Amino acid sequence: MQEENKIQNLLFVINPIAGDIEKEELVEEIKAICEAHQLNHKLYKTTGEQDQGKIKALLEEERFDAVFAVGGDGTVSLVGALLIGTKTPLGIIPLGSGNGLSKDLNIPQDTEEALQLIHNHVIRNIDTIDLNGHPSIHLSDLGFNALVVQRFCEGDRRGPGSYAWIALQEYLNYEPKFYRIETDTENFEGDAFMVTIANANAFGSNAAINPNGVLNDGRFEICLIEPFPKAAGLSILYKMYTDNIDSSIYTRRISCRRATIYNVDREVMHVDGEPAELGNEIKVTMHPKSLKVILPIPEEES
Ligand SMILES: Nc1ncnc2c1ncn2[C@@H]1O[C@H](COP(=O)(O)OP(=O)(O)OP(=O)(O)O)[C@@H](O)[C@H]1O
Repeated sequence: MQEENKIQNLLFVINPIAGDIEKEELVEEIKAICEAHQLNHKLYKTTGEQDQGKIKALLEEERFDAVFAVGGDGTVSLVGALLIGTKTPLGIIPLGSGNGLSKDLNIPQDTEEALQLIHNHVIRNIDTIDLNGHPSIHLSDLGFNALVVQRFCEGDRRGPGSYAWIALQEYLNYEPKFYRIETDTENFEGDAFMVTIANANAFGSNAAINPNGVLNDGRFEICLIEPFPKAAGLSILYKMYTDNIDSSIYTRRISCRRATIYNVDREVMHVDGEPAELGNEIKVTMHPKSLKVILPIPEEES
């Protein structure tokens, strides 16, 4: 590990249900790695009930040099929200259904490789976004995908198969909703199938809604999918999966530093994969380089 990034006292926040993956063995591996590298560590297992308050209390009780989120995007966002604006970096061991932010950060998806980040890493600053006081690190949206996320969270099955099945069922009857969007660069008014507020690039499914987004450029993108004939759905999806969404005539992107989204039809939304109710006027602001993250050492530096 590079000396300036030395971390000694770690907290691991482990979501036991994320991705429907058994984590007992992993807990043993974390303990073994920490022992081998003489790192102090604490484990906190989430319960799904008041986790944020309990983790906040742990962070106030003791100084941790880094906090690792072990789970999916929901767990990452839970931990990340508490670390924004602090000196404590966020580490990610991706073990959810989608793991979107970890993919955008080039964090290894292989658990053994990701575990090496505990003792071998660099620390970098990334931007975060604020939506009416709710922090967002990755992608938030209103419209079709938010509806699918809501149904997924209401259901008792996790994993990508379950998400895809719900999406297929909802797609057939989904009607675009009306939005008014004002930003510091351009405005939009009209119907949209979905409106994504993107700090990063791709959903956990690898569908790249914002392929050129940069996580530390001080800007975010509002990505719109405008109404399209049902038959065009597959082609839009294909373009998303091939990093080619801009070639679709049904998409539009606004790059900006602040925005207000008027959610006229009060459509559902999610913030970083967790359903959220933010009212019908959503103020979006950018917090440049406000979160420290633990990343693999780039090849040229290793
Ligand atoms: N012990 C628990 N029992 C039940 N639910 C839990 C528990 N701990 C956390 N949760 C719930 O898990 C959800 C977050 O899961 P997470 O996003 O980490 O994994 P995932 O949904 O499988 O993956 P991804 O978000 O990457 O698709 C939150 O809704 C949280 O309330």
